[in-house]
Amino acid sequence: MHVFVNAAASADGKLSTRRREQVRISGPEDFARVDRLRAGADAVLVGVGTVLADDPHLTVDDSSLRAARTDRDDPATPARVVLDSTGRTPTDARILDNAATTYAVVSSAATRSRRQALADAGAEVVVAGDDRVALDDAVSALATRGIETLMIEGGGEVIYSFFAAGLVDELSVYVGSVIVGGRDAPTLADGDGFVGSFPDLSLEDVRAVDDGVLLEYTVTGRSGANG
Ligand SMILES: NC(=O)C1=CN([C@@H]2O[C@H](COP(=O)(O)OP(=O)(O)OC[C@H]3O[C@@H](n4cnc5c(N)ncnc54)[C@H](O)[C@@H]3O)[C@@H](O)[C@H]2O)C=CC1
Ligand SMILES: Nc1nc(O)c(N)c(N[C@@H]2O[C@H](COP(=O)(O)O)[C@@H](O)[C@H]2O)n1
Repeated sequence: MHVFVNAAASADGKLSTRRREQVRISGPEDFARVDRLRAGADAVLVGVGTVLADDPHLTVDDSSLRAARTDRDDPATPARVVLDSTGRTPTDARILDNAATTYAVVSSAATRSRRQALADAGAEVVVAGDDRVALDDAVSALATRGIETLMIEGGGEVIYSFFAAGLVDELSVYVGSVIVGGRDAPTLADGDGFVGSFPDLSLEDVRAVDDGVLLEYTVTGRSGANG
């Protein structure tokens, strides 16, 4: 499976505020680019932290992009995936509407009643892992459902986990011209953080977009802190 991460960060590396309230970092050109990225994916994935904070829809908005997908016999908008170990996704979340298939990937820690509630709300529930969603198992389960290209939109905990599992092939970061600050505000990669060995990136492109900068990387492997 090809896995790529896209996110928008402030100039100080934050994805949102310390209150975890969504910040509009991207401008119109970048949001159009994100729409094109979504249109090129079989599924768009977020963590339940993003669902609880932003209630995203995660669909392709541009009608010509949707038409191009249906012309090649793909659904108009990619599948949506939420990593949700205990099944906290609200049953009225926008990702559970009928605009696209939605996979709620839970762990064995999710109660039977939460799994049923998500299924009743329209999700296909997938179980991967014991206490927390196990990413290798989740990715395998998605692959068996025909997902070959997976876009990760966030947030910081989930992006870190995908890097930690060595599952990311490409990263694009839009760096907006704003400072958000806050030691507890989410960053591009939160989690426990890397020590001693870090994912290595190869910078493939840099360009101005809106009033910010788009950085595009491929992931080349892992290396030690001092080379
Ligand atoms: N600027 C941007 O491009 C974006 C910003 N955001 C922001 O990020 C914030 C949400 O990010 P986070 O709080 O970090 O939450 P998150 O969206 O990364 O979700 C984390 C949660 O996912 C669940 N999870 C299940 N399995 C997991 C695994 N294997 N690894 C990691 N998490 C797993 C856990 O419940 C965990 O608490 C919001 O404030 C949102 O606005 C989110 C997406 C994009
Ligand atoms: N690319 C990007 N730029 C920003 O400035 C953002 N705040 C985000 N946030 C992400 O976009 C999701 C919203 O998706 P919908 O428009 O509802 O489909 C939100 O949940 C974050 O994942 N992204």
